[in-house]
Amino acid sequence: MSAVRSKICGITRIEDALAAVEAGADAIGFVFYAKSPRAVTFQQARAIIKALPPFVTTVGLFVNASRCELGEILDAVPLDLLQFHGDETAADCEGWHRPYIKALRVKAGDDIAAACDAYASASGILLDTYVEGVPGGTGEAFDWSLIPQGLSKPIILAGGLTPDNVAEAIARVRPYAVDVSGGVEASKGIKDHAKIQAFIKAVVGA
Ligand SMILES: O=C(O)c1ccccc1NCC(=O)[C@H](O)[C@H](O)COP(=O)(O)O
Repeated sequence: MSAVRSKICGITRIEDALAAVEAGADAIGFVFYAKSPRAVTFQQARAIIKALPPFVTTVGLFVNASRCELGEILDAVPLDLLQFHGDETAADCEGWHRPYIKALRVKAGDDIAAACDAYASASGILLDTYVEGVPGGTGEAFDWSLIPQGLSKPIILAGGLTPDNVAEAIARVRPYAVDVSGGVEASKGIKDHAKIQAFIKAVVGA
């Protein structure tokens, strides 16, 4: 099995981005959703991305952003990949001249396979925890046994992952990648570098 890739999300500081890269993260995520305590401005994201070495994927996260807002951000910030966390249709996610991943918030009874098929143009599907009224970054894990085998898209597993549970998550789900925010933080939006290192070490060793 190829190495499981990792994304550290909710990055707000240059030092945290560099710590994630140093630890071996493949991607870093920037939250462009004002209600999140991890939200960044254009200027913050630009400064962080400017400080990155090569070969690190930059991911922008959106929740039902308007086309105007999305266009302004994409004009200002060099993002490699888009991640949509709201009610966006496939049509809403397409046409931005960038690959995208669609986040699905999982709860019992969801038809995950059908949802994956509905986003045929996505480069991947991020499976996250459903919490009423919270689009993402819950810090809570969901029941991984709800994930069917043989889904039609590369799966990025998210939701309440930590250095202590990510190896089990990988063993049980066999995702293409894993994604974490709260599980590697000292406080909302402030990453704990030791936790990042421990998380990536656990991913590599899984
Ligand atoms: O992180 C946020 O605050 C956030 C807010 C609104 C939409 C998405 C958000 N995060 C998206 C992510 O990809 C998170 O890494 C993912 O939801 C997992 O978060 P966590 O459970 O804290 O690891």
